[in-house]
Formats: sequence, structure tokens, C-alpha cells
Amino acid sequence: MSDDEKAVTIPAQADEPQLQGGTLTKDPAPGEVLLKVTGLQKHFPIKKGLLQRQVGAVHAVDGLDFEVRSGETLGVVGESGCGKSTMGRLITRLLEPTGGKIEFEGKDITHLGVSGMRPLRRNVQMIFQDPYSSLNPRHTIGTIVGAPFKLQGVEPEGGVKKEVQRLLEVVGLNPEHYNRYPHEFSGGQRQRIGIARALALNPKLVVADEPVSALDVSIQAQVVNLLDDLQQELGLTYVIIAHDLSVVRHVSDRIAVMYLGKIVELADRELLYKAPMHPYTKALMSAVPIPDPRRKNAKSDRILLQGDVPSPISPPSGCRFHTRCWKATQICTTTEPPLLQLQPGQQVACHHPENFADQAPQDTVLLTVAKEAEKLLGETALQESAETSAAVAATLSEEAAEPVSEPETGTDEEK
Ligand SMILES: Nc1ncnc2c1ncn2[C@@H]1O[C@H](COP(=O)(O)OP(=O)(O)OP(=O)(O)O)[C@@H](O)[C@H]1O
Repeated sequence: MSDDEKAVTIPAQADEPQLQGGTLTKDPAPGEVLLKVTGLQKHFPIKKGLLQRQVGAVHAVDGLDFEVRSGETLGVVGESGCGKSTMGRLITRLLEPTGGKIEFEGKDITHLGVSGMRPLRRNVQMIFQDPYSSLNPRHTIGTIVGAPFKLQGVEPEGGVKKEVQRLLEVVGLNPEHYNRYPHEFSGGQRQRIGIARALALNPKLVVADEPVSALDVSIQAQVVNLLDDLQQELGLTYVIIAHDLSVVRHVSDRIAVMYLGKIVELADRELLYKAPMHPYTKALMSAVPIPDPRRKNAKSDRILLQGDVPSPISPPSGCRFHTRCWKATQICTTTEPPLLQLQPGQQVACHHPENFADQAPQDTVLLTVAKEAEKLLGETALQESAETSAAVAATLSEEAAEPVSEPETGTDEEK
């Protein structure tokens, strides 16, 4: 009876103040902003020659604005190289940002040094992609999972060994395996060890960077479900990074879609799946297999994108997706679309969004690259794309028939 409870309760290190160093003392209520990121940038310098002169920079993360609310899971998706891992390492402060601001529970942590970060380290933890390389092969599981206590100088109730064994049980491992080494475990089990280590200090925010992509598909769901269960039971807040939507699909409350260092769409999961607005999101979603036997004969509407992701050293002007987008017009090459809330719960950075009225209806001439990209699109996808935008435009113009209003800025007061 009490075994279940025992298996899921991590005692807060409550006897001592939650944080020394004057950070916070009180847990945020569910839904309150836990992490706030404004204009976040990371440019990796490219140096050349004997004198190591800087000749350019990789714009890995180039101006991100988002919030993570207490108790939620924010999924972050995007193709390889779009800056997801860099973003994860910036918000956990494993990397120093080039610009912008990171606030954790209202406190500016953007440039905190090692000692300033120490109290925060226990509140923000990271789970890494590769469970093979992220665990020291020469240390026992007990030492690995117990390391955070040593690093933070925390003595859990009942001692480190007892607490580590309890943590192993929480993540579904045998506590008797305390003295074993990482190579004695499978990939899935190793990832569980990584999760136990991340949970040791009872963190508030866990950033999981591709937590299952190195695992066998059959094991992936188990680890994702474990993360989900732990969140319910421990009230954790997650940022889960993945390269496709299938991993984050079921566990995320909101999803941020990244492309070349920028967020192009940030929306509630339901809205994103029902009606994605950024053409790039639509393309990513079309690549997710739908495990529905009734649809097994359905015609594939997979959207193939033309070309590769451009180099983050010199990203395209205007909208960075314009070189691969089937809707790109002149304005897309010159003007960067801001991330706007087009409807409650859905922010999009696009001049010609899907499932919404056109933001630049005067600009109708497709670029040559867009015409090329169009050729790679299935007819149904193309038709649907035109129809949904036209339908929303029609609804909006009907609604706005009386007072003239701008769709993207709420008109509540006027109505
Ligand atoms: N330390 C570094 N020095 C220079 N460039 C870097 C460094 N780390 C990352 N980059 C570059 O920054 C860009 C973003 O990399 P990042 O690893 O954040 O992308 P990602 O979306 O997580 O990709 P992946 O899924 O392949 O890890 C890439 O072009 C990458 O080559």
C-alpha cells in the first residue's frame, strides 16, 4: 500500500532553505511562469589563421522569445542543426548566451557565474541524448546517481545510499543494482539512470535533450511514459527537445517549432496538430507517420521540402524559411515576419500562414524558389493549403464586415 507512494515521493530537501544565495523560497503555482526567455542569442565565433581572428559566426540561436510555465511540458522540435540543443544548453546555463535574457522564477540568470548558478543548479537539470556517453563508465550507478548530492553538499534524509536506491526504484530500476556499472545496463536502463540522476535534487525544471532518440523504438515509448508519469507525480516542468513531432506529440502541452535558430511557431498542442499555421510546421507534421489502421491506404500527403537547411553562418534574409517555402513572395525575402499571436494559444512568424488569413495579401507573386518548392508538394496538400487560408480569410472578413479591424491584434475592446 505505501509502496506506491514510496516509489514516487522524492522528499524535498526541506529542512534547509530551498535555495541559499537569495533566489527563491516558494514553489511557483501550476501555470505560473517558471522560465522566461527574451531575445535569446548564441553566436559561435568562427576563427581562422594564426592569430585566430574572428571571420564570422554560426548563428545557432538567433533571438528566441518564449516562456515555460510551471507544471507544463514544452516540446521543442526542428531539423538537425536548427539550434535546439544550443537552446537547451543556454536555458540550463551550460552555455553563455551572446545576447538576450533568461529569467528563472523572475530572477535574471543570464550571466550568472559558477557560484551564482550553484543554488540554481538543483532547480534546473538536464537529461542528455546519449545514455552511453553521458554516464561515466568507471563509476558505479550509485556514485553516478548520488553525485548531485556531493556536488551540492546536500545530505538527504537517511543518507545518500538509501536515497539513491529509492531514486532507482522511482525510475523503475532494481535498487540492488546500486554497485553495478553502466555497461551492465541496456540503453533504456541507462537513460533511466540519467533520469534518476536528474531527479536527485528534486528540480523544478528538467530539460531533456532528445531523451529517446538514441534508443530502440520499442523502448522509446517506455521512457517517454516514465517521464510523463514522473511529471504527474512530482509536479515537474519539462522542456523536451526532439527532432520530430512524433516523440513530443503525446507529452507536450505546447510545442515550439524551430527553424535555423528561430521559433517559427509556438502553439498549444491541440491547435498545432489541428491547424498548423507555419508552412514549415505543416511540412514537419506531414512527415509524422499516423498509426491508424483505418488510414493505411490513405494517399500519402507528405510534404517534401526542397534543398537542405541553409547554413546558419549566413542565414537567408527576411523569413529564413523562404528558400524552401512554397508560398514565398517578395516580402518574405526582405522582411522578417515577427512571431505574432494570430489566435489565442498560437503564435506564428509567417507572412502567408496556413489555416489563417494572409498577413501580406497584397504580395501575391510567388518567387521562383517557391514555384520549384510547389512542384514537390502533393496536389492535395497544395489545394488544402490554398483552401484553408482562403476559408479563414473569408470568415474573418465576414466577422470584420462592420468595424474595420486588424486580425492579428485582438479587437475585444472594440466589440
Ligand atoms: N560549440 C559549437 N561551436 C560552433 N558551432 C556550434 C557549436 N555547437 C553547435 N554549433 C552549431 O550550431 C548550430 C546549431 O546546433 P545545435 O546542436 O544546437 O542544433 P540541433 O538542432 O540541436 O541539432 P542536432 O539535433 O543535430 O543536435 C549547428 O550549425 C551547429 O553546427
